[in-house]
Amino acid sequence: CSSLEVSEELRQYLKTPTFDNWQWEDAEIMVLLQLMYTDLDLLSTFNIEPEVLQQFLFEVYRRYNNIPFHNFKHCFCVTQMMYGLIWLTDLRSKVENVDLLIMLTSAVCHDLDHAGYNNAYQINARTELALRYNDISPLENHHCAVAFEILISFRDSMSGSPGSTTFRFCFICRCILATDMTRHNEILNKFKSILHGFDFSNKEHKDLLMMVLIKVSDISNEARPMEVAEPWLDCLLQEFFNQSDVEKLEGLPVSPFMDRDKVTKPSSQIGFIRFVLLPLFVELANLFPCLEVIQ
Ligand SMILES: Nc1nc2c(ncn2[C@@H]2O[C@@H]3COP(=O)(O)O[C@H]3[C@H]2O)c(=O)[nH]1
Ligand SMILES: [Zn+2]
Repeated sequence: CSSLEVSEELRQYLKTPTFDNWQWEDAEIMVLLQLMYTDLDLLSTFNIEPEVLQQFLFEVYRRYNNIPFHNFKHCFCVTQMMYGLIWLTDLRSKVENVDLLIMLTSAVCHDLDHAGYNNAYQINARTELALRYNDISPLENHHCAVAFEILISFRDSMSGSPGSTTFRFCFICRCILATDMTRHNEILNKFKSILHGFDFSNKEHKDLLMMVLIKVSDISNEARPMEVAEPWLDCLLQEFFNQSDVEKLEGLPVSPFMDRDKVTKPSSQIGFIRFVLLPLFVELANLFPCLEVIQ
């Protein structure tokens, strides 16, 4: 593994939403992910050996593809934002440890084996994934399936956690499925409707909050410092343009937001931030007023 020296300063920095992913190699990122599980006391609580966690994360690492955006570094950023939000909102005092384990593991697994083409492409091109899942969130269903494959192979070595029956496997799936952006308004509206009178001991409320937290983390690049966010936009556009080029070649419908002839950086960000990111972040900040700072 990596010889990354974990100072107290790094431990604290890792808990902040200003963390810069671009400074670290993948081997170091692996250590940082382990640190998140350790510092949330998940290893001790669920009797997970550090080596087992390391192997699990390595399997995850292997199943992310080398593509511009939906790669292992994106997996890390989403997980790190989730981790940061857990600390910022003091979620440890509000939910059970198993919920934290689910949240972190869902984030780690949420884009497994993404090939760089979105659901619209899968459906229009009638890919194997679209056929397998009847056009219903083909990608997210696939990320779940791969996550299960990995988790099941660790069932015996993680007797107190991910593979076991005590671990609510299914909820990882619900969190990952919640990242399909076609369900954005549905989830946001449900969350809004329970905000007044939100109760952490109400399972329905807590589950919805967990889904909102993974969604927020998934689209949070623009909430990061400019020098962190900018390169991510280039990665995203590279993946978008690659898809639209292929769609043009194959005579498939092209989404305007992916078309290199129509998209500019400002135009793509202004609409996304105003109509997608902010409305979601604002509702989360309604529940946790301390979050105003990252808006
Ligand atoms: N335009 C824009 N879209 C984003 C940004 N971050 C995330 N997204 C979109 O939000 C989506 C979240 O789910 P996906 O990973 O499928 O694909 C992502 C992108 O389409 C961003 O910074 N700008
Ligand atoms: Zn993602």
